[in-house]
Amino acid sequence: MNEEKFVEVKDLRKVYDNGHEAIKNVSFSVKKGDLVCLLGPSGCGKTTILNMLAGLLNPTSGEILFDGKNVVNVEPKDREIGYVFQNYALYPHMTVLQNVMFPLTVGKTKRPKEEAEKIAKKYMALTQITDLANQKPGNLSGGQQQRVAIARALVGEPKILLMDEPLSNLDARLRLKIREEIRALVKEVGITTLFVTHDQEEALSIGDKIILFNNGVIQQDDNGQNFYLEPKNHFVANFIGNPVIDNFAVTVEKDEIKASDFTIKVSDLDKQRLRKQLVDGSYILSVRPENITPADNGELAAKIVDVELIGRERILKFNHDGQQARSLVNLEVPIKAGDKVRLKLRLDRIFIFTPEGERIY
Ligand SMILES: Nc1ncnc2c1ncn2[C@@H]1O[C@H](COP(=O)(O)OP(=O)(O)OP(=O)(O)O)[C@@H](O)[C@H]1O
Repeated sequence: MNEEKFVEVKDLRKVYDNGHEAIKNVSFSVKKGDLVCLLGPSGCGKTTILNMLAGLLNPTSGEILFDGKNVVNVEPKDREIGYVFQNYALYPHMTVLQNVMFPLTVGKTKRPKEEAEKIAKKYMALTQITDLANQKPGNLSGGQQQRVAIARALVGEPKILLMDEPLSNLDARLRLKIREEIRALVKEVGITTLFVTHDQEEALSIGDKIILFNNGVIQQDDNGQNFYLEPKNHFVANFIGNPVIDNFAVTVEKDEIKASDFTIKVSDLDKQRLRKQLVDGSYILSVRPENITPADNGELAAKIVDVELIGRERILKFNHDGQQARSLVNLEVPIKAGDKVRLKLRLDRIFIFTPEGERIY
């Protein structure tokens, strides 16, 4: 068994019938037992990938290997996967127990009735829906329906669990609760899971690793911390983080990095973080709002136009080059709208990108 590459996708491509290339030569792998999030904005190709893994869609070219075996020509029902759809796709006329048992009453995973019921009950207990056994899906809340869908996906004891935006129909608080439950559950069962989401916070909170897509191309394949601290390019830096990263147009000339109203020195940068030589020219300087904070010796003079409270922290908003930028401070900092402040950038935490988005620093 290949534990490191339990799921492996090689040079996968999908061109739809209308000529649209939704997935462009994508390669990645997933370790056995990991929960991996496929993340990206709407239309980036997440569902297309998941459907190719499930066998619901044929790739134009490339390979999909499950445990070392190419499954491209294997029927969906024989791929040993469980699939949880965004809309749950429960059978409305069946009870919860019948829904969960269903995969054990047909096809390859068919079991004698008593055994099927026993296995179904085990997964219903794990997903905490034992008490709902005789209810019909129509009488259940979104969160309860989601649990039924998950139990049904697991009951055939598949090797791989695929989940397509499983939390998108739930309200904010329930999303937080159920995402934690899903992580705990898949870890307990030990199943390798691919979880599609467009929500970066969700991905950061539950993924052992994240694969971020844009326009059918992988932007970064990494653990959450690296996404946040070491984004590979400008798209990643902008996509990850809440509040969003601040961006400043700058020009580098000799030792100076000049924005419209502040200047920093190239010689003050941490040399170790320079990925390439910073030649003279135009760049984007990006900094996360927690790394641009009030300080008497700050290089940037700003007038705070608005203050937003987000729980333990406050976002100080100011204008720069006609765009809004943000400084994240803790609740006790007594700055209010209208105040003039100096802000300091943490130079070992800024990023510098070329206009095309390539990371230089
Ligand atoms: N059957 C199809 N024919 C042509 N183009 C399609 C088809 N299905 C999807 N697409 C296009 O392929 C791209 C990727 O779609 P996909 O559904 O995989 O994106 P996604 O990342 O899952 O988006 P969302 O989060 O909105 O579901 C999109 O531009 C979409 O419009």
